[in-house]
Amino acid sequence: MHMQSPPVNSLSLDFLTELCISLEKLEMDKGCRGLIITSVLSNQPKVFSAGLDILEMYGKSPEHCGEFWKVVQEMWLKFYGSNMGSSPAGGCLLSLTCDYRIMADNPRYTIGLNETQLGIVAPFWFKETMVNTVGHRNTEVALQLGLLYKPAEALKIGLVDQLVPEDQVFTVASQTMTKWLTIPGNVSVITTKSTLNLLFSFQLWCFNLV
Ligand SMILES: CCCCC/C=C\C/C=C\C=C\CC(=O)SCCNC(=O)CCNC(=O)[C@H](O)C(C)(C)COP(=O)(O)OP(=O)(O)OC[C@H]1O[C@@H](n2cnc3c(N)ncnc32)[C@H](O)[C@@H]1OP(=O)(O)O
Repeated sequence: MHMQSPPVNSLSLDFLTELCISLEKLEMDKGCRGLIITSVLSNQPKVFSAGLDILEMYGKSPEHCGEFWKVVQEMWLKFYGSNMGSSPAGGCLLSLTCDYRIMADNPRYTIGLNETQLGIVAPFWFKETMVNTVGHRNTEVALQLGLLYKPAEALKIGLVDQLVPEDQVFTVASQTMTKWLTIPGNVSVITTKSTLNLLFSFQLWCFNLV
């Protein structure tokens, strides 16, 4: 899936709605077993996603805000696999929801949950998704300081799984996907994934988020 919503793939209500509809269609397609999501913006350096569209969170009606927040949560529940450039805040969440993250090795790109730098708080389920990926201590430091990591730093703490030269991102993503798809049977993979997320799913249920 190629994201192309200039200038920076910010996650607006319209963009997220379209994304969720596309994901739902893929989920229902029995022939689809994996998804690589990437940005095809023409800007250089490339942005994966600038995160939530800031304009959606300012001066809007409570109904609009409710609708927006609901679709943010839907997006978070659905993702699979990704490759990317810059991914601040919601862009980082988008990639954290994936099973494997491949980042272009360009020090001009950054990834992280930088909410505190913006004077806002990363919701608890952003935080939990980060803890599940990089552990509690790394999350504590990252979230309190609102850190945006360069590729080498992100790899070091496990925020991304692999760095590759910029022109090879999609090729490596395709090779990685091929490897993941050699695991036989959707059921065992889905069940394993659900088991890994069991505690988190329970927490979300307690907070009435699913
Ligand atoms: C509705 C109820 C909500 C309740 C919410 C409650 C709690 C939620 C709490 C927190 C949740 C936070 C999650 C988020 O995702 S907040 C968004 C955080 N995003 C950022 O901090 C990214 C900011 N952007 C950047 O760092 C750079 O733009 C970027 C590195 C992505 C790209 O840099 P580049 O130099 O290429 O481009 P720019 O010139 O900076 O930008 C071009 C253009 O795009 C506009 N823009 C950038 N980011 C956003 C954005 N997130 N939303 C909307 N628009 C964005 C930027 O303003 C420029 O526009 P223009 O000036 O050309 O018109």
